[in-house]
Amino acid sequence: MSQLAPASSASVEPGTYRICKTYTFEGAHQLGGLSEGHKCGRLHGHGYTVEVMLASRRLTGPGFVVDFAELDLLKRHLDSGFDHRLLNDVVDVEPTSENLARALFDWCAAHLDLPDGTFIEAVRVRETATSWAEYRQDIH
Ligand SMILES: Nc1nc2c(c(=O)[nH]1)N=C([C@H](O)[C@H](O)COP(=O)(O)OP(=O)(O)OP(=O)(O)O)CN2
Ligand SMILES: [Zn+2]
Repeated sequence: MSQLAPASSASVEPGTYRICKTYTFEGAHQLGGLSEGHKCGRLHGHGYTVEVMLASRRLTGPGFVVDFAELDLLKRHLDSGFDHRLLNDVVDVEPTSENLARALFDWCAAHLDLPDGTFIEAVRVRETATSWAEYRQDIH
């Protein structure tokens, strides 16, 4: 028998809206703490993709979690602080995807002006077409 919720709207629990905006930048890094000869210990670059994911149980304005344009602050931050830079000089931790995701999540939490009830669900950083890391706030 199907375990799906019944289609009747009267019995459906309220859901969550989620949005995602993607930005890109080019950056270089050199990772420490790796075994001798590890390729990522050498100075190299990536075309990074940053995805910021937001969620809310209600909508504002015409039906937005938040206007995507409100997230342009993050684009400006990436363009001015990360693009075409040596990321070892940009963050005070090893510039792994995980650490970049955490640093950008914290920056978003401190700087983005979000409507009440809207929260940053996660920031995901892609270094390559086949790998990503994200920092996701645990909601209890
Ligand atoms: N957990 C993590 N592992 C690795 C990270 C990271 O940030 N988090 N970073 C690197 C290097 O930056 C490396 O440049 C990227 O790794 P990798 O996916 O191995 O790169 P490739 O494109 O060469 O991988 P393919 O094997 O060709 O898919 C390493 N690890
Ligand atoms: Zn790398």
